Amino acid sequence: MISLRNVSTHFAGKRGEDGFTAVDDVCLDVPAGSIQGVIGFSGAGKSTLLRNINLLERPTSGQVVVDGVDLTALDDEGLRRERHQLGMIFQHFNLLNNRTAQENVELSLKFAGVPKRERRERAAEALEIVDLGDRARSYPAKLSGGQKQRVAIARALATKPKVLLCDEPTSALDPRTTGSVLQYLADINQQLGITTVVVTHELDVVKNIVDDVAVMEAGRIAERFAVDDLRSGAFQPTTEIGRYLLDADLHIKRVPLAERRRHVAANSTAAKELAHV
Ligand SMILES: Nc1ncnc2c1ncn2[C@@H]1O[C@H](COP(=O)(O)OP(=O)(O)OP(=O)(O)O)[C@@H](O)[C@H]1O
Repeated sequence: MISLRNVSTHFAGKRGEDGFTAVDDVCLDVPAGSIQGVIGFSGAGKSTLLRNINLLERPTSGQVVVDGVDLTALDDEGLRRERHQLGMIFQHFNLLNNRTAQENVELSLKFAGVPKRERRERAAEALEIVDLGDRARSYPAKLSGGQKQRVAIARALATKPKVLLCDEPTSALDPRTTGSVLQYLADINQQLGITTVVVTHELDVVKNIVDDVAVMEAGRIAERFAVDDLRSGAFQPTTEIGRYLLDADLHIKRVPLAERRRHVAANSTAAKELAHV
């Protein structure tokens, strides 16, 4: 579904200073319907890599192919259209404070070119998915952190994306709220089959919802493994953060990807209605 081919991102230095290579020749394939985690210490290049996927940060070189479309080869108009297939949520929610929850979601539909008459209903549907139908008229200041992130998830889902990109989605939330937001992300992945990439430095996020992990170090992917292989002992991490993950208590049960795909296929009518997949 997502294929990064030799992606590099170099930031030029200011007047005489050396530049910086934040992402260095990364190849990564993310299977359809899976949840890919990207972990690593601060400054490893995780956020830049995530922003490379929707070209919010255009790579200096390499290709980004999503669902068979090479985004790096598109012109501005083509990219604008394809971007609606890629929803994104951020650590600090990025909601407009002078708009209600409903209006925040409707705005993304407007940018996606959805006709005005459809926007209200689709925004309401998206808010229902995250159980915030009753807070549609609330302004962000009246919502908790978890509710704000759920509005942001609704905003990302409203355009019926194939991919959901999550940049530290729970870092600004307390542990209980983190659990609830992760549950929504896991449910949405399971119900709608949306391919998800989560950048995080929280091992709880990895333990709870991720299928595969890519560990980044200095702009490169230092190692990759399936969380199940880590659990079963079939994979022994060599990176510091990978070993740290191993020591953490992995006890949460996950429905295997193949079973989730069968579930999505069996519920394809509902899934099509919600995600147009
Ligand atoms: N626009 C930019 N211009 C110059 N350097 C940048 C830019 N964006 C990121 N960097 C640098 O690239 C490196 C990787 O940044 P990035 O935000 O991708 O790392 P990260 O792994 O997500 O870190 P964190 O966990 O702290 O968010 C950092 O050293 C950062 O300072």
